[in-house]
Amino acid sequence: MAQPILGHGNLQPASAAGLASLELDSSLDQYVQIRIFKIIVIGDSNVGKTCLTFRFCGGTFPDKTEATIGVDFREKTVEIEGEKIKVIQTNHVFSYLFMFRFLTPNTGLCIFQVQVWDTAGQERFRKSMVEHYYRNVHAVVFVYDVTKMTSFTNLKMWIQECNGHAVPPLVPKVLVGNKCDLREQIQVPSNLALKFADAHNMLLFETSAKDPKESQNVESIFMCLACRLKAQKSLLYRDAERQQGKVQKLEFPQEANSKTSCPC
Ligand SMILES: Nc1nc2c(ncn2[C@@H]2O[C@H](COP(=O)(O)OP(=O)(O)OP(=O)(O)O)[C@@H](O)[C@H]2O)c(=O)[nH]1
Repeated sequence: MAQPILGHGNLQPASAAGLASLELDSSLDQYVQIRIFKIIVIGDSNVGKTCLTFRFCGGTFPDKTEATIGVDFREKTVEIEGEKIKVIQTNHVFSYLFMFRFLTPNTGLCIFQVQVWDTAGQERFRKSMVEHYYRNVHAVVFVYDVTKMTSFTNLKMWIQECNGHAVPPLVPKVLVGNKCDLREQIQVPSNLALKFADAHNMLLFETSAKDPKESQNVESIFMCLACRLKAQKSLLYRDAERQQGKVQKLEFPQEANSKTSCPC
């Protein structure tokens, strides 16, 4: 029932300067390189940001959620075009410390991490954290509740805030209308949301974190972003090769039968 992709997204890569990378200064260096991509999930309180990220990383709908505060950390590995991508969901300020758990020496694998930052929508939690959330962001997921028009009209404010924190315009952004399972209560028509998404150069996903039948669509949101970020990474590696005049050890050949292909 819910439509996974309705709009035409921003397909341009973000600037190289916007990408954070960590290169290990040790014997692991020849085997492992970690590139961290930070995705933030923003929108009004109660629209379902936590549930969406929980559905994606945990594969289920949480029985009980409380207003987001404190540490929230989940992980999942996905495979795109033959490359393993470690997806980490956390809202914790020290999340960078956790990534050292994922080093896999002697594998020759590049671990490509996408962090999903689930911001606390409630004003009193946000104020102190807001600068931190927007810093070094590589992709943004804007969420509204399809049963609550104010959460949709407030998107303008969220976009303004995002722009106000100097998130580069070329950073990929997607729009997610959540709670599509509440069919009788829908207040935000798809065509209105699509118009808005197009006007802001975003893809639109309408989905439900609650309905298990929609889990594929929830997955598509994050896989789509992971794909785009991965494409940026490939571009960067190719640029680096040209500059250095040598083949990068971390360039991966495309596998003929990838387990997961790009959903975009
Ligand atoms: N029916 C329905 N309810 C949902 C869905 N997603 C979330 N909810 C409910 O909406 C409420 C808020 O969900 P959260 O995920 O905590 O919302 P949030 O946006 O993270 O809220 P804050 O942490 O306050 O910013 C909870 O009661 C969820 O059970 C959905 O897809 N369908």
